[in-house]
Amino acid sequence: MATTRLPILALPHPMVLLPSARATVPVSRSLAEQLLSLIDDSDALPVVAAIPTPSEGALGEWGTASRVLRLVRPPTSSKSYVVSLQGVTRIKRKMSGNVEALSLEDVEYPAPDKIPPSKENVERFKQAAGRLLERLSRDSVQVSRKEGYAKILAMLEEVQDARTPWMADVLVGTINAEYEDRMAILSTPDADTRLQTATAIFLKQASISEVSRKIASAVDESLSKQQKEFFLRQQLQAIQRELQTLQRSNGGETVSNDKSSGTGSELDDDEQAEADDLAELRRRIEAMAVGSEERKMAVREWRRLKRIPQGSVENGVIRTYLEWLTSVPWPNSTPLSPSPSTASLASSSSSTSLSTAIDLKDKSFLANARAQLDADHFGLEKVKKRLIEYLAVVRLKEMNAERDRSAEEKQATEETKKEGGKAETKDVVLHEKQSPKIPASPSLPVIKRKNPIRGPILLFVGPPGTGKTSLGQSIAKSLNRPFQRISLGGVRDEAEIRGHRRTYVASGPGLIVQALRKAGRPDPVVLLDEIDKIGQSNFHGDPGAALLEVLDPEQNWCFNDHYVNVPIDLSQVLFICTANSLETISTPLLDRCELVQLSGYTYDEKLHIARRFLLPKQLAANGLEPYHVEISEEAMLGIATRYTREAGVRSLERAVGAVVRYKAVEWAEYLEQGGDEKVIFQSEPTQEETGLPITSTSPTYHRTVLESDLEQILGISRYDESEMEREPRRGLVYGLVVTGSGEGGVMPVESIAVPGTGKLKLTGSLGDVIKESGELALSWVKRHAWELGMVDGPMDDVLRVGRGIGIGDRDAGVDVHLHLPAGAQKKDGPSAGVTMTCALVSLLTGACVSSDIAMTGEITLRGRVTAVGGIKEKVLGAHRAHIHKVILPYANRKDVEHDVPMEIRREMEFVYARTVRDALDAAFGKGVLGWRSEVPGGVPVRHVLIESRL
Ligand SMILES: Nc1ncnc2c1ncn2[C@@H]1O[C@H](COP(=O)(O)OP(=O)(O)OP(=O)(O)O)[C@@H](O)[C@H]1O
Repeated sequence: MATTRLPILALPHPMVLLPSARATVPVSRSLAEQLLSLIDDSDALPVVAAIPTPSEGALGEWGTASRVLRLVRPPTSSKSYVVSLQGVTRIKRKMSGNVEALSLEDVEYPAPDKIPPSKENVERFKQAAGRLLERLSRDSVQVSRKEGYAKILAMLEEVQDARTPWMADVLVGTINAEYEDRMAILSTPDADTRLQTATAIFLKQASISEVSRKIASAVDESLSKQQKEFFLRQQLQAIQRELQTLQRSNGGETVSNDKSSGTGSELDDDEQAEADDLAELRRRIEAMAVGSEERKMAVREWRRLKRIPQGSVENGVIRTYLEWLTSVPWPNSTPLSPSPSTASLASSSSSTSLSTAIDLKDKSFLANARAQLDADHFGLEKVKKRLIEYLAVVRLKEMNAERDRSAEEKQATEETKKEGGKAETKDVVLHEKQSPKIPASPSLPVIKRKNPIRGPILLFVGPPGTGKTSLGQSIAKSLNRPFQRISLGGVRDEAEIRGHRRTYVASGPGLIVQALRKAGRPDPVVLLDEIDKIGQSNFHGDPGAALLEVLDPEQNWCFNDHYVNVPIDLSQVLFICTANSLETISTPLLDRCELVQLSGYTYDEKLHIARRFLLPKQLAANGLEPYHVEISEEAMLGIATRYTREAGVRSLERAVGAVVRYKAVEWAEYLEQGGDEKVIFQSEPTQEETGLPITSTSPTYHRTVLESDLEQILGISRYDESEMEREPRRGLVYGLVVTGSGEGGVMPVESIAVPGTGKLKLTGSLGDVIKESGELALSWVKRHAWELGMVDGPMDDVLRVGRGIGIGDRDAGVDVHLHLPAGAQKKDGPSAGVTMTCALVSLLTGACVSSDIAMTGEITLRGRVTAVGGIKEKVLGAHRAHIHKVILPYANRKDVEHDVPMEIRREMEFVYARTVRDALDAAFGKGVLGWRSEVPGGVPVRHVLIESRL
């Protein structure tokens, strides 16, 4: 075995350079410099021992003596170099272990293969190699590779037997064998053994290649199956579409007729429905305005839909999106013409098409609107007057918009005529083969911001059941627009208004888009119900802020729903808001609205509403005719006064409904027992009327509900008891309040004196402001105790030396406890000042205030009574509670005269107080309290003694 010294060059793992093969090895800059000096020092191409590394940094035993052909510095990186090596012959290191790069080391050349390999081994080798090369050539995708393998195959057939060990080296280097296999070949100098090893490697590679081919073809097959199915479905749909068109042109014969004739199968229904849906979707996209944002988006999504296989999740997501996108009534879209498959959808859109919205020639619009409002609502004269103004404004704007539109259309037609019809409007293409670009034609409709055709945003404020929602419906009817109601009560998440982004699982559009879709027109009347109950800003966003965008005419012509993600023009929508109270509505939101106050009804109005609207409605709802039930005047008043206590008429409607249902049962029983339906037309005298027992055994039915029947039908009345409880007592005075729901009522203020040291205790869930009113009242009373004759000296403290308080002796001292019942309800506001003062005066003087007197008013320390809010509600509430006299601040006089109905004003006494003394005199009666008068000389004289009315 010959020995020589060669510089050692470690090959990076897993590189192996076999004799007769070439390799390009990356080297570091310092190694490259050493190689360069090596090249400089030698006359011919220098030879190095290229040694593979079984693991990082560890040199192996076997290697290849290789010529250094080239050393190159690649242009992209100045740091790394590459060296090209040509393998010459295998070598074996004499030493083991690691050495420094390019250090010289003794290596051995194994003896050359003298004996030609055995015939049998050569034959086997050639066969295995041939088969492998054939397979590789067949499976290769790249043509150059295919050709390369074919050339080696040709060489293999011609190679002499003695050269086959060399051929084994070449082939193992070519077929990208594994590291271990290449090392096995490198470390086998013996020709026969090398051929056998190579044969084994080729067989292994052939089977690996076979398996991977099978896997690849299996994957291929499943993919092509899906594609095949997709294309077949597309073809099927196209055929079905063609068939439908053909059948329609042949006289309205439809596909469903085909099925009935027996050629179709039930199992085809799904596919048919699927095809119909897609055709419908496509039709709707085509109806969208050319060049519009929504159409561009729809076309983009449609193309994506066609690429994605049916049945996949993504397909469903895109379909749902497209269905939403195309069902939004876009202002510029052409209304869909009816199609046999979607009759219902088409009919709804055609019946509500913009062109039929309002007949502009209709001169009696306002008269009709007035008639509509009167037909739906009783009373509410001021509200109706305001609504007529509102409707007139909306109507004028509509007329202007229509005029502008026809002028524009006329101009456009003239321009088109001038151009001689050169420019043609082209549709956006949905076919895959056509170009996706929309041609920029001058005659394409340009999408402009329309003039908003609406008046100010109305905000109906009032207690529940006063007709806010039904007024909104009447407005929609008057304008002949669809009506949609969005309930905002409890909406906490901004996304409920604006929708969820499409990335969100189960995302969908917000309430505004849903309402538009249901309305089917871009200009519905949308009632935003209960905006005072909308959630405040939280970590889900600020729903109120989203509403601001909806209601702001400057922003809402390009409202952005997160799901739809195309600007929607809401400027044609008429928004009307309702609320029970204004306290929780944010100022910016209030700023955008015009308030219309609804304050509740008087008993008289309620009786009219019940008779004219509620009773007929309930009769119809319960399957009875008007002649089946009659409710007497007294009975109706009894229902309104004793069974309900509310500002609106909702409970009244429920109670009337209960009476009607009761009568419905009686009527049904009467008919079952063989009663004659016609008998109730004849006014037969009843047993009570004749005073005689009824002799006939035939069943009877009384259609009139009397007051005496109410207890049997509705149970014991709910409000009698509390009336009984109201009695004049020392320290008890009735105040007027407005509840959170906007309803007015009466609230007692109770006070008692308990042993103590002159402190004031306030209870009943009171807020800071009402507590301060209590303190103000006590301070005022203490300051004026001497004038009221409660103490003997001007500087005496009434809670320490007051006379007649009724507990302890005169020097003991007391605490005063003021309580406002219904302790669970929060109360606040300054309007209880007068009531609390009266209660304290009553407590400390012993004089009582009559229980049919109620009062409201804020007081100042100087003893002035200042104006408060909610006068109409409070007065109506007092009237419902059978209060006969109300004491109000003088400054609220105008509210009574403007807002309180005449019949209430006639039934009640109103006293307007400028000062606390006025209020006290009105509450206790003139001369009841013992006011001291100033006398010349400064000596006060007490000339009226305390007296109680009891
Ligand atoms: N003036 C009226 N004339 C005839 N019916 C009325 C009148 N006011 C209210 N109603 C009837 O009372 C019922 C309740 O009215 P509606 O639902 O409009 O109340 P609302 O003010 O919207 O209450 P909420 O604040 O609770 O939403 C409806 O059936 C309505 O027709």
